[in-house]
Amino acid sequence: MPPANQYIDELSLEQDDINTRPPLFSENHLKYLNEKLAKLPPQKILEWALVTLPGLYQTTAFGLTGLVILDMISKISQDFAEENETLPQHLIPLIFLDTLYHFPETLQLAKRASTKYNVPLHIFKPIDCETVEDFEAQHGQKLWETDEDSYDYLVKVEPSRRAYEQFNVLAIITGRRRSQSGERGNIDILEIEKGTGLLKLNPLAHWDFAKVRAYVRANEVPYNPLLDKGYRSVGDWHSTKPLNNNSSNERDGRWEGRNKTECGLHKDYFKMRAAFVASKKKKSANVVVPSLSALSSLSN
Ligand SMILES: Nc1ncnc2c1ncn2[C@@H]1O[C@H](COP(=O)(O)OS(=O)(=O)O)[C@@H](OP(=O)(O)O)[C@H]1O
Repeated sequence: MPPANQYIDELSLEQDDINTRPPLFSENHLKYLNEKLAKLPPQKILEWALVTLPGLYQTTAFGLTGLVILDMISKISQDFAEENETLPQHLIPLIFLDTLYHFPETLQLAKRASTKYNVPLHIFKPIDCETVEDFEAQHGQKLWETDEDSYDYLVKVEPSRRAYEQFNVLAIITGRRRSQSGERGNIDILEIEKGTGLLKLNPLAHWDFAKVRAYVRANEVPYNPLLDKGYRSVGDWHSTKPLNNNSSNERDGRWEGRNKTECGLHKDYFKMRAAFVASKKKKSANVVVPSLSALSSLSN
């Protein structure tokens, strides 16, 4: 693996690093599928996905919705094992993007949940970074404040694409729901990502927070202890707050006071990459290269 900056330069500035594929379903076929899927409970949607979609992974930040999905898949996997009198094996592996800025509670939950459900957990960090110190040495401090687009690209977008390439992921399950509103207000159960052809399955798209929480309680699903402290949607510690009394939406605690509702993972990949590339070019243009005469005066 080349050094991080070289890797990012090569991937992002020079090459088209993403395998783009023609969409697996035509627009009309997708519409038909979504109409059919909308009539099914999430467990049946997941069973359909398991028999239909190749290269299927669950991407999760261990939010409440993702945990419900994890529990449902675990129960499907157990039923399958019982029918075949074999040892249960969780059928869909997890991908978790460790931004390096998660709350410790989230990292502990990732361990706790993947152990409880005995599910393979693939963790991806920003390229060539094991720790926050590595990341800040390469990209500076508080990048989320100084260059939000580059931050989103480096901690979420690039690692996700690296994961999809490594495992030949063709379809992902996400925990997005319509009731989270904003850009999610109208999401379908099955989506095809523009340009890349990646399939995104949102099995709980039609559930609201109360329904998700009721499932968690009824099925004793492990969850983030921050929820009991007033948090609802949990992302990076630097841009997540508990809800206050005026909150009308469960995601109000994310990026408080800023005109931002998404971390970039579910935005147009090519636009995200273009923004990152533009910012990188701008930064390198701003680097003052000492003139030859200045250098020679230094050596005198
Ligand atoms: N870090 C990380 N790793 C893997 N997958 C992730 C990550 N962040 C977001 N997601 C996926 O996006 C779903 C919605 O997450 P959020 O509501 O937290 O929003 S955001 O994506 O951070 O903007 C989220 O749903 P959950 O499974 O409920 O966490 C995931 O499917």
